[in-house]
Amino acid sequence: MKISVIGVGYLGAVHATCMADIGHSVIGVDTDADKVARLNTGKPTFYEPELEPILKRNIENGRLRFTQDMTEVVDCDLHFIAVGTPQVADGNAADMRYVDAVVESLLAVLPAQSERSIAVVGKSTVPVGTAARLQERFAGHGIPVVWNPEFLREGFAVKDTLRPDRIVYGLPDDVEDADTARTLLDECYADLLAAKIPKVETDFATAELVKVAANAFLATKISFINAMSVLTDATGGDVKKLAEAIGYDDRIGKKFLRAGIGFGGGCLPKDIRAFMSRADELGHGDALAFLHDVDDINTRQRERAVEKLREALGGELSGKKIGVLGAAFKPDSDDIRDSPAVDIAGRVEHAGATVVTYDPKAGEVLQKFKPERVIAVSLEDAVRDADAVMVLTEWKVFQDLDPSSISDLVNTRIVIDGRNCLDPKRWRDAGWTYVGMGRK
Ligand SMILES: NC(=O)c1ccc[n+]([C@@H]2O[C@H](COP(=O)([O-])OP(=O)(O)OC[C@H]3O[C@@H](n4cnc5c(N)ncnc54)[C@H](O)[C@@H]3O)[C@@H](O)[C@H]2O)c1
Ligand SMILES: O=c1ccn([C@@H]2O[C@H](COP(=O)(O)OP(=O)(O)O[C@H]3O[C@H](CO)[C@@H](O)[C@H](O)[C@H]3O)[C@@H](O)[C@H]2O)c(=O)[nH]1
Repeated sequence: MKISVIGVGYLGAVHATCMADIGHSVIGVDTDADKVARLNTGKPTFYEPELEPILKRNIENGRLRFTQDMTEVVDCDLHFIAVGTPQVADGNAADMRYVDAVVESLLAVLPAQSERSIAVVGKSTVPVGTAARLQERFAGHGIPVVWNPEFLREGFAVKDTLRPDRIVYGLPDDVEDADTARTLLDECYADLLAAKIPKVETDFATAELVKVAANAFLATKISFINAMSVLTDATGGDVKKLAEAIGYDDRIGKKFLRAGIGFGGGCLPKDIRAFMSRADELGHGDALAFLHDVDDINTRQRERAVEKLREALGGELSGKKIGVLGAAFKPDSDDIRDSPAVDIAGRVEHAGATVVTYDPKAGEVLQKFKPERVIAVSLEDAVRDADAVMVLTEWKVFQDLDPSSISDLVNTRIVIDGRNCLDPKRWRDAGWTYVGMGRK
């Protein structure tokens, strides 16, 4: 079938590419001319494992194309909305201006009364109530809206798109509209449904809430284990062992219990804040009061990492040189949106130290958005003459690093393991002072 994906950033570019790869004819639309031009050459605009060969293959076979021109979507059966919903500059709410702009551009190009069965599919993460609001706008054109939230993780985006844990359809109340939307989406995802991916059909509000509830739960799990790390630090315990032990309980599970400098990225932080803001608007802010703590615990972990560094250096950061390993908010990504690593490096600099950062993939992005930062081209260059090294993104290359290979490069053998990803014994045996987050 023919589909359009409007907004081809981290989510949309992967979705468009994967939909083309399972046989659909896909047109990706974006207002960013550079992005469109680059994607049309088969090159992703960000680092995501597995994406480039699939993108290239589908550009070459003609199933995938990118444009700035909305009129090119008119003959599509499904229109996926995948634009950003960032945090507003002056509060916690989601900025809906991009979604609203897409709605207006679609209304301007789609026929006043569609003769074929088509549907508008919401993929962006939105405040509950958005789908119903959009349905009102499209009702005049006889076009059903369906909400189909996306759960992909960066670093695993292709796999998560083609083999997600579940697919959620938030369907309209009108039975005929719901049938049209379901039939079209089932055809679009036939490949995934044939692979027995569970499908949950529900109403608009539940579908929108599923998305933010999932992210709120994940954020809560991370802040829970980070709160435990404060207690293990205070008592000489080890949060990694604690997480392992509680994780054997199936009801708790081992995943998302990695303590450290906390969550960042373009999703969890802004999504929990937008969720709190929407609950406030609905007069139920109290129900989500705990998310304020989740957010605060998360931010405090960043400051705790700086405090640990200060303490390891005898109480003074001013005049020190710190080698920072990592800038991306997580490994296998070059995304630095709300990255704890970038934030901590900034706090350390603010305290008077000189910071040199190395990241295997995010150096270029960091240079673009933080031109004032000093970025090394190699790990060795970042740690040369350092008074301490901070590991702030758990790239495999950092985890595998033999500490002896850099022992003679640094000024002082101090390592702050912000992601609890190193082997303390290995570093101590090599003569380093090892400091983890809630870890012995
Ligand atoms: N990044 C993820 O891993 C992920 C996963 C699940 C859900 N989401 C959600 O998906 C949405 C998109 O996130 P993202 O990370 O891809 O954002 P992004 O900022 O990387 O991409 C958004 C894209 O939309 C484009 N755009 C803005 N206005 C437009 C318009 N009027 N017409 C066409 N294009 C327009 C921008 O140029 C940009 O390329 C958000 O709601 C986010 O919460 C993201
Ligand atoms: O035990 C853990 C797990 C993760 N993190 C951090 O949490 C952040 C988010 O990680 P992750 O959730 O893996 O990455 P995202 O790509 O942001 O994915 C989240 O946000 C997406 C956008 O909404 C959702 O689609 C995904 O399901 C959801 O996992 C990163 O900074 C991680 O370092 C931890 O600190 N400890």
